[in-house]
Amino acid sequence: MVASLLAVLRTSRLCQWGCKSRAQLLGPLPFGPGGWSTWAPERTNATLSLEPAGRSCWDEPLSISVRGLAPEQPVTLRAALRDEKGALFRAHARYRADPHGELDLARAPALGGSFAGLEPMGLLWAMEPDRPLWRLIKRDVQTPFVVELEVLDGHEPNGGGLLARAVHERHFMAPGVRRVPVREGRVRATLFLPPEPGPYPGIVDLFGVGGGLLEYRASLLAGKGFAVLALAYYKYDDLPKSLETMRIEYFEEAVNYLRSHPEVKGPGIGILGISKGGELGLAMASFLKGIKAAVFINGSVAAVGNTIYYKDETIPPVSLLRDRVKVTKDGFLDVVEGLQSPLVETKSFIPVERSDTTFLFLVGQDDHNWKSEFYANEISKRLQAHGKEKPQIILYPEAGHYIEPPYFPLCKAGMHVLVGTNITFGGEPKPHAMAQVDAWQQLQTFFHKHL
Ligand SMILES: CCCCCCCCCCCCCCCC(=O)SCCNC(=O)CCNC(=O)[C@H](O)C(C)(C)COP(=O)(O)OP(=O)(O)OC[C@H]1O[C@@H](n2cnc3c(N)ncnc32)[C@H](O)[C@@H]1OP(=O)(O)O
Repeated sequence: MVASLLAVLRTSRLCQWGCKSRAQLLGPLPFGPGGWSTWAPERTNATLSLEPAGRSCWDEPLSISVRGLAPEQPVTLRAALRDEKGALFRAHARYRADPHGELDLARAPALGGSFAGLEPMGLLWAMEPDRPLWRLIKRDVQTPFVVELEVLDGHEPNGGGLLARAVHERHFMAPGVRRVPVREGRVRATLFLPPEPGPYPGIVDLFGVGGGLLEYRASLLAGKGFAVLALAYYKYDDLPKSLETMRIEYFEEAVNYLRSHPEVKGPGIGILGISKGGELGLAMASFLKGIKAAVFINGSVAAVGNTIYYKDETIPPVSLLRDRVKVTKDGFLDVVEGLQSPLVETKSFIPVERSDTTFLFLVGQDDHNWKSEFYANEISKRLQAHGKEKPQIILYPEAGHYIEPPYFPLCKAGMHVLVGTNITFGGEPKPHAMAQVDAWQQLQTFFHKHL
């Protein structure tokens, strides 16, 4: 491990900030008392410590501190990581050491930079990509994101001398979590199981438009005591290339697979879905048996973009209202008014009243993809009108569409495959980051309670 890390450290790619070369700037790589991840150049006594040291899971908070600075010394901290497509994500913030020459990000407010104020994890959630409109996505959950942190003298983000540096691995599989690729009947998925033999509460995890098989949320959740099936449903392997034929029978097969798995606690399972995954998850909870609890993050109550089929029933998509699409001051499309209401086109309303599932809706109130808050309220009304349990709705002010696990930077705008151009997804970085931390905790508490 140390040898391979040394090899990585010696490559010029490691200096994500465009330093000339590691050797020129810093000489040979010493190893500080904190282990391989912490060291400082000889000309200062500053050390940068991270707790846990060396590695942690992506959703864990980190404690970041610097020692050995001059009293009240102004410094800049910066963090960088590269995604698997080579995009560079970076953040920086200005700080001042305390009278003892120490700096603890849990106690010291940032004085400006990518964020301001007391934000112990700001160096991660405030990262911005070097490619416009690029979203931080983890594709291979078996490897970590490698985060570099640096302490620079003074308040110039690129000017001050390097005082200390650390490299930290942020993992997506807690030690011992098991990853099982699934090809059962038509089901294409990956099952993540906690370290010890189960049974565990089971959850089907669904992402949205874009397709493929994203595993990072499922793998993180398996570290919290759940058996989680990351389920692909289009644009993956031999699955349909487009969303046109979304048949709930496919999802039923996945539910049956999970329910009959020996390490899954019965009788009912959970569904977690974001965006289009929330819409399809709602249809699953409405048509299928055995779904005890569901959490939808900014989902829809209507079929959108494609017809949903189950046996001899069809739910047609709501109409697109092209003339209601606006353009933001940054030149992105704002499509939030661009869908007809399912209260007008009632055939598009997913029949939630048939469901006996217990629901939690997590809603970003600044979602510009579609009207998540309105949809959650309409589902609540419909359920109650039919004597069903009132769902829990948690509203997050100034949070946008993509509420991810904690510390993923906000993706405010980007290409929307259904719309065919760049749209705004909404959200402000700090409240969105706070929402992600809370939502992650809330959904775990909910699933542990109901499954
Ligand atoms: C005028 C009309 C009016 C309409 C009027 C109203 C309409 C109103 C509609 C509302 C409709 C809401 C409908 C549901 C709303 C959701 O569902 S929102 C979406 C939620 N999204 C998710 O949950 C993630 C889903 N999955 C994904 O996005 C894909 O799996 C991934 C992650 C991009 C990977 O897919 P992949 O096939 O491995 O990707 P890859 O081949 O590498 O790249 C595919 C494309 O994605 C891009 N891409 C890849 N990685 C990234 C990245 N990290 N960052 C950015 N782009 C990336 C690539 O550049 C590539 O683009 P092209 O070169 O094709 O242009």
